[in-house]
Amino acid sequence: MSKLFIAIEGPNGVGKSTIATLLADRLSETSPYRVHLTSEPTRTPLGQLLRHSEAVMHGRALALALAADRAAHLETDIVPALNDGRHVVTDRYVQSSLVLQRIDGLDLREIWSYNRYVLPAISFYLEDHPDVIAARLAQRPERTRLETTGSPDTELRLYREAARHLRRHGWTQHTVDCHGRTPDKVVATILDLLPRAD
Ligand SMILES: Nc1ncnc2c1ncn2[C@@H]1O[C@H](COP(=O)(O)OP(=O)(O)OP(=O)(O)O)[C@@H](O)[C@H]1O
Ligand SMILES: Cc1cn([C@H]2C[C@H](O)[C@@H](COP(=O)(O)O)O2)c(=O)[nH]c1=O
Repeated sequence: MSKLFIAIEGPNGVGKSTIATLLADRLSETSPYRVHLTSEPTRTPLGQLLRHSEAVMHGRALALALAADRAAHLETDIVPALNDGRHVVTDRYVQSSLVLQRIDGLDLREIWSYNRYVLPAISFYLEDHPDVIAARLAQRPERTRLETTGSPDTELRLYREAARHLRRHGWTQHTVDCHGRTPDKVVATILDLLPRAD
């Protein structure tokens, strides 16, 4: 049986990196299989270039470059890890594009057209109160262009629309309310929702 492919998604600052890292740790402790933790944009030269270009690359060009990074991510990293018998946890995946590239001016249909061949993941959408997320972002010394273009309210709304879109395409989707819950509690909820891998 193939191993689990899990995407952690949600607005900027909601806690994706914290939860993805902790989930990978807990999953390695509780499952007989190894876990591969990864993220998008990737740590490859293309992904790093995108992280550094986000301020100057916009709209369609950025969406296509992110989709290319994702296609290579699947081909050279995610699928080989799954075939090697590892679970994969990714911090951001297709949903990030279905939300952030909309904020950057594209419509859902165009973004999906660049991403529709990807391998579906079991997706967990982290949600918190917009004021909690905004307070965290306000503490950051620097904000990215897309963080300042959007807002927690807008991202939460667009993530719900992305979930509806992917549900229509047969993806398994879970929304996880993080409000007032420690990272340990959030991860325990996610572990309870995961199917058993034999
Ligand atoms: N459940 C939680 N309760 C309280 N604080 C949390 C929780 N989850 C994460 N945090 C804190 O929120 C801040 C943002 O977390 P993190 O960097 O993981 O968010 P992110 O969604 O990955 O952000 P970005 O989208 O910018 O990459 C960190 O200071 C982290 O410690
Ligand atoms: C996968 C993905 C990422 N982005 C943007 C959003 C952020 O500016 C960075 C990632 O930052 P993080 O704090 O390390 O999560 O990349 C995007 O616009 N669209 C995407 O699909």
